[in-house]
Amino acid sequence: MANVLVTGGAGFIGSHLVDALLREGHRVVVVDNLSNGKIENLNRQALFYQQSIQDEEMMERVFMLHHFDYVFHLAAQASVSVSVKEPVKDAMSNIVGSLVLLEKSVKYGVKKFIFSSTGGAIYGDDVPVPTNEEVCPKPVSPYGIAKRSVEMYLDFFKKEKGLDYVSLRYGNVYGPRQDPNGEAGVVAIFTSRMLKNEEVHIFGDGEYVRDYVYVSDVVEANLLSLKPEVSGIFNIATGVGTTVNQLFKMLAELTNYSKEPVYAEPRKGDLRKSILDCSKAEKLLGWKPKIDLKTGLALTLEFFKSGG
Ligand SMILES: O=c1ccn([C@@H]2O[C@H](COP(=O)(O)OP(=O)(O)O[C@H]3O[C@H](CO)[C@H](O)[C@H](O)[C@H]3O)[C@@H](O)[C@H]2O)c(=O)[nH]1
Repeated sequence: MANVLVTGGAGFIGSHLVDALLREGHRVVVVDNLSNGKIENLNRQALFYQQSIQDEEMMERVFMLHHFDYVFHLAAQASVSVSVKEPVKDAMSNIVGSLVLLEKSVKYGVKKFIFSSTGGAIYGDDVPVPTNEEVCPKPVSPYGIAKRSVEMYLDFFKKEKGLDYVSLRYGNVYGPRQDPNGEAGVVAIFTSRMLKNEEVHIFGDGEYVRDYVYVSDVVEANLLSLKPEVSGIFNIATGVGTTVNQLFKMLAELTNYSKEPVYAEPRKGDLRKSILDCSKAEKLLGWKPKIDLKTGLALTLEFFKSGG
């Protein structure tokens, strides 16, 4: 049993991770400012601080009080498009906030820092697909730049201060509790719109390819990162590409949606193709995705049907 901090523990991925850590018997503290996270997502067995990770004084107190063995850092400004519109806001949360946590983790002897990074926004276009971790990142959005920056700080803190880390570069994560409001998270958006029989918009020609990974598989990768021998950067996705048109069709079948999609202007900055090579995670983490897209979409649909 370990003392664990989960930042962003009321969010989509974070709240599932908190549930899993509690099931495994860990003592879990959550820090979340509820900017994206929802109190309904939060497991009541976790100790909760509603505060920003940028608040150094408060974070100092939390670290001093709880003697964390591990930090899972998921709190973030999570929208790529917001990062383009408001790069300062993005950097304050995603770079400065992360740095505060890194400093406190060193000061209070955290054994390992597990960071939620991005595979979708870090490599850029014009890279070989499936893309492996050796490919030099060329992020094209402030969001991707910030995530890559934190990975570089992680390297620095490891070399200079001895803080061990794992950075998990996720594909397009989907599943229950993903928020359909806003621009990101196509599975949540399509599912909730189809259930209400509303119009569904496809940006561009619908041939944009993504690597969709189910949230419980992402949680599993986080849990496996606790193994002492595991360290470094790992892609976490499926290696399978799916177009938006294919996704539309699968979800329309599952929800009995009969409207045609409405094709709209391509979204600025959208990558054409993102598929991640996850063989490193398989070899060194002992991780493999268990839920294929069809099963994952059905599970997600159940959640949205039961009130979302
Ligand atoms: O209503 C919509 C919403 C999305 N899309 C398309 O669906 C695909 C996926 O879009 P998302 O917004 O779901 O996700 P992104 O691929 O833009 O992924 C980015 O946003 C994600 C948030 O869910 C993660 O942060 C990820 O790391 C980051 O690369 C894109 O081709 C997009 O154009 C539509 O056609 N219609």
